[in-house]
Amino acid sequence: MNVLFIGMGYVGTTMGLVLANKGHTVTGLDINKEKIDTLNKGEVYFYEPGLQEMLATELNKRIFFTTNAKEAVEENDLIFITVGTPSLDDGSADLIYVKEAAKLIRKYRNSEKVVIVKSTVPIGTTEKVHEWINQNGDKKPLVKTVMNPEFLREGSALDDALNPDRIVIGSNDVHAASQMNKLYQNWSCPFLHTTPKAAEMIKYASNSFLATKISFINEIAKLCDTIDVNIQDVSKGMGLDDRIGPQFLQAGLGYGGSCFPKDVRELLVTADQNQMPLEILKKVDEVNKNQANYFIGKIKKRIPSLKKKKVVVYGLSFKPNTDDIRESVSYSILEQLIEEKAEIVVHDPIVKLSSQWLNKGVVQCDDAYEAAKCAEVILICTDWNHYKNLDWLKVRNVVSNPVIFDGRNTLNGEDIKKYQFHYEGIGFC
Ligand SMILES: NC(=O)c1ccc[n+]([C@@H]2O[C@H](COP(=O)([O-])OP(=O)(O)OC[C@H]3O[C@@H](n4cnc5c(N)ncnc54)[C@H](O)[C@@H]3O)[C@@H](O)[C@H]2O)c1
Ligand SMILES: O=c1ccn([C@@H]2O[C@H](COP(=O)(O)OP(=O)(O)O[C@H]3O[C@H](CO)[C@@H](O)[C@H](O)[C@H]3O)[C@@H](O)[C@H]2O)c(=O)[nH]1
Repeated sequence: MNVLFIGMGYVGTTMGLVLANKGHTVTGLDINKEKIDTLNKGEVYFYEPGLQEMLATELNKRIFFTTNAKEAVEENDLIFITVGTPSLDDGSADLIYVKEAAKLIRKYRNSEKVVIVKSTVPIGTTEKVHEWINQNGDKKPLVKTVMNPEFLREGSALDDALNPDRIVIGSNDVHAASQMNKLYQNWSCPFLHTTPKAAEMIKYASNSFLATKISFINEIAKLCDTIDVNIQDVSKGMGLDDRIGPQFLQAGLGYGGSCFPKDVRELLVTADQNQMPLEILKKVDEVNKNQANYFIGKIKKRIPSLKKKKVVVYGLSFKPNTDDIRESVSYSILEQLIEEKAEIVVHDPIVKLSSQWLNKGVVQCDDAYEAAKCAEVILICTDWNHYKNLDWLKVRNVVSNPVIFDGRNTLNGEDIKKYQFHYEGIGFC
């Protein structure tokens, strides 16, 4: 089938490549010419394992990138909208990019098309997209709309897209739904057919539930800290219950990224607008926001003043195996360390600090051992395997003060203590 993706970000690029890999002919459209030029050179402009290799096999065979909206819309019958839906100041999702994408389709549509909203959008938006495109009385063919939420995670996007737990198709139109079945015929996971509104809600409720698991375990971890119980044993013991499951019970600095924080906020706004406030979810958000403060508080219990102390921060991305720093907790920690007047050195296997942070006196080192030289405290903020695999004896030999605060419970505390480090995670010492 001929498929267009409007928005070549993390989702558009990944899903575009995956559909091309499954034999469809895919066009990737973006307003950002630099991104399109880079993709056309065969380079994925963000870091996501496996995508670069897949692009090398599909480029100019089954996937094409362009900034020409007219041609792209005219030549494709299935059109995915994969633009961003970031938070506005009041927490609601900004639909400006979705509206712009709808405008392009309205302007250039020349045949009956199926428009698939894959961006995470507030409940009721897909119906609005239908109206925005079809409303103008220009006698052009009507489009059908479908809501098809995306559940991939950054860092494992390709694997998630190829092997999803489920495919949700929200449509009130039989023809559109059957086109979606055809598009995804090579996938063997469960398919759920439902209404567009339910599909939108499934996405928000899923992310909010996972965020709830994280804030819940973080609260239990804080209690464990005070009563000397190891949270990792607790998570393991809980996760062995099939009804609970082991995933998303890793205590730490809380959730960041481009999805959980903004999607929790949007659902809270929708709930308030409908006079049905979600009390648990409010607390989930609040607990998450406080997690960085809790971590700094733990450090300050041991080192009351960080002024002029060399603090090494390991990890900038919001999670491992991605270069995405949107709402990364590492940056909240950096802000607090700057306020404390610490001398900050950071390391990340992939992410480069922007000049904004360098101008504030934060130093970046490309080598984790070099960064650790003369450190008075090391903070692990992202659980990259790189840090698990460091030679910690070598690190021990270069630091001034052997103290590690592990904000992601990345290391094995018992092993680390053998090297005479003072080591604290979140929810165990
Ligand atoms: N990132 C994820 O892991 C993930 C997973 C599931 C769902 N989602 C959801 O998918 C959506 C996209 O997320 P993302 O992280 O890929 O976003 P992103 O910010 O990485 O990419 C969005 C792209 O859309 C482009 N764009 C904006 N307006 C455009 C227009 N009018 N025409 C063409 N291109 C346009 C931008 O230039 C950008 O390249 C969001 O709603 C997000 O919540 C994201
Ligand atoms: O046990 C855990 C699991 C995750 N996290 C943190 O939670 C955040 C989000 O992690 P993850 O969910 O793995 O990454 P995302 O790429 O943000 O993926 C989420 O958001 C996407 C966008 O909506 C959805 O598609 C995915 O299903 C959903 O998992 C990160 O900061 C993690 O460090 C924890 O603190 N503890």
